[in-house]
Amino acid sequence: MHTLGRLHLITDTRPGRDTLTVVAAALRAGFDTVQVRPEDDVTDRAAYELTVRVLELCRAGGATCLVNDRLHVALAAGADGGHVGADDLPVAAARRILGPGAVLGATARNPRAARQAVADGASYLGVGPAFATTTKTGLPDAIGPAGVRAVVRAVDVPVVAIGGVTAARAAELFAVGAHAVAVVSAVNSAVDPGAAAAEFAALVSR
Ligand SMILES: Cc1ncc(COP(=O)(O)OP(=O)(O)O)c(N)n1
Ligand SMILES: Cc1nc(C(=O)O)sc1CCOP(=O)(O)O
Ligand SMILES: [Mg+2]
Repeated sequence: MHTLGRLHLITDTRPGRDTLTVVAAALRAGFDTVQVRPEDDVTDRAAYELTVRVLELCRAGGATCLVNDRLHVALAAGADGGHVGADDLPVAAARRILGPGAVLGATARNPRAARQAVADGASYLGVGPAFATTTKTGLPDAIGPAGVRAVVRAVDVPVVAIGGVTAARAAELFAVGAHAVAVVSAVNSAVDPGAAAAEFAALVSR
């Protein structure tokens, strides 16, 4: 039985980003999960090579390594699991590919979708956007802490709140029952990613 971490760093692989340096700093500060999320135009080869390097950092730091969308990359690299959403493989198919012991996250934006994803084999749910974000386009309106709480109440798997999460706002999400938060810009775009990550770590170490 895998115990899911409470602080998920999602990689930022846009040009000009020093992805691995940020991952290392976040892990040192106390992040316990890294989701490798290559941009869509990144080749499988590059996604695999990035995952292998992130996985090395995660193993050294005792953290969980997940791969977004590309489950074959997760399997090939030996990562702990993957995350799928509405445009990816269906949750049940993802579970068949990853096997029964893997961590499998699924995006769910409301209680009905959440219950279905769990029935299909998700071991955690990514729920959002909690707040407005510019990191991903095409998202629906923010669901806020109340929307996160509605999903928390509907399922018995960990809920990972995502979207516009900052250290200042994370406490609101934990307060409504989110098990974890997942962040891109709050750490990757910070002037000092290690210091930004430490602000999150302080919230969960109390
Ligand atoms: C923890 C977490 N929650 C939600 C998502 C979003 O997944 P998806 O809807 O498939 O969108 P992309 O990230 O693939 O663009 C996530 N990655 N992680
Ligand atoms: C990748 C992603 N998925 C979301 C969802 O709601 O499904 S929000 C999001 C981007 C999160 O980035 P940031 O922490 O910079 O807001
Ligand atoms: Mg996806």
